[in-house]
Amino acid sequence: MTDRIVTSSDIKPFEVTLPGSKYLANRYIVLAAISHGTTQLTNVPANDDIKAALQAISILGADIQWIDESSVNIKSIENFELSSDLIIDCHDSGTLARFITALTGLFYSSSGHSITITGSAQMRSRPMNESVVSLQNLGVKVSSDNGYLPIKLSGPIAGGSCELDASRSSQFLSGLLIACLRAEKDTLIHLNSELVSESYVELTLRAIELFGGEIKRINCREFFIPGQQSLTAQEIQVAGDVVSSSYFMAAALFAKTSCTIKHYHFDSPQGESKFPQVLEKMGAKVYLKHDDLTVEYDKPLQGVEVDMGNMPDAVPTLAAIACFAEGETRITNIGHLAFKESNRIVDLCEQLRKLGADCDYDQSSITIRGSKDLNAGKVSSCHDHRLAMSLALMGIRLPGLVIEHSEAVAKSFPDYWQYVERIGMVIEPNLISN
Ligand SMILES: O=C(O)C1=C[C@@H](OP(=O)(O)O)[C@@H](O)[C@H](O)C1
Ligand SMILES: C=C(OP(=O)(O)O)C(=O)O
Repeated sequence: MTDRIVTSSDIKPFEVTLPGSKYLANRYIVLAAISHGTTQLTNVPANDDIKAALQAISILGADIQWIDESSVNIKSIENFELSSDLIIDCHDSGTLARFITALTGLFYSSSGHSITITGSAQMRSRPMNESVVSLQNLGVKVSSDNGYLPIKLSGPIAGGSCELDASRSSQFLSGLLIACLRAEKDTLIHLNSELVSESYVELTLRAIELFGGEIKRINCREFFIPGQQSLTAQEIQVAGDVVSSSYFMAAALFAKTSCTIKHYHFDSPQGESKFPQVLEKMGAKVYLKHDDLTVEYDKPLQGVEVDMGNMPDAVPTLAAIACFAEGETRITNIGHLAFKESNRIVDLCEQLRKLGADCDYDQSSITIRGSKDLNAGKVSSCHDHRLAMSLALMGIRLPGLVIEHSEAVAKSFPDYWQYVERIGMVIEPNLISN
């Protein structure tokens, strides 16, 4: 366990260029694995989730060559017939677990071999049953630990039609959309629930299109995927990570200064790309010049009511900001945050309360009343990178704040502490409690 203490900060207007998007990289990696030829990716974020994704497709037969610390060549998988049993470890990555489970459905064996998908203890407690049921519908032999990892399966994906429950995560749908491009026959996916985090499905559809794949969205509940599609390897520079940007916007507002995010992916379909507009509604000034985005403190921020259903990963950032805003902030439509690395409704509120925050929650929303009576205290990341990164920023206003399990940031942003030190936060290992 590594604790860190935010001892002080002196943040002046700053510029920052963020590492490449974990979300885009996750999609490009699995698509590269099933596209003919060698895909060249640059600006790849070398975080734990992405390393796990590359390791997973390499076990399945893709050839991975790192060219430098952020460029990787991926030669696609040539043979989908299993000649031995394989084990894939998804570590803490929900996206990988859902994407790779669907993708491994394409592998078959005439001699009884299978693939086992597993993950960390944390990942083994996140839902997987939706993948299991839908793959079974499509002809894959699948068994699981009561709807959780480990999952054992052998394909192929025959195609046909399947029902899918997308009320706990959109990742089940994104994974299936990608895998079914290579199914034996055409596939019709029918959603039998609401679709949460819908903007992420749009991100998947755009990535599929980039590799030459074709999917028809028939209506809001049905997707038609022609089978046996031939996808083509691509050369792609991964755009910057919009969720990682949110921490720097928050840092600037806490420090009553401004930040410029270089090459901000404002047009991304990912919901969080519109997070600056939420900050604007709260009173921040937001400018876009060419592709650089500036967020500037102007006057005390005001609470806001906002549907964050399509911006799930920026909720911890907004909650941290809301603690210092005037009045009430209500974050709605976030029931699916219970199934992330931590329960991002309950755990987040419990940590904020340790700092004196006035907040409460129900099954699908968080309400925070901004306060002047917050105090530095000790909070835990709950082994959730987004809690670690968001809570730490509160140390700009609350020097002395301690973050337990700060190592959680490695999942998406291993250099986070160096980045925030560069903008003027002073962060040290907390030797008192270690
Ligand atoms: O498809 C993706 O890349 C993701 C979708 C979202 O998950 P849910 O669909 O489970 O909300 C998001 O929270 C997660 O970090 C990444
Ligand atoms: C929820 C996240 O990731 P995943 O679901 O891939 O573990 C995240 O990065 O915030």
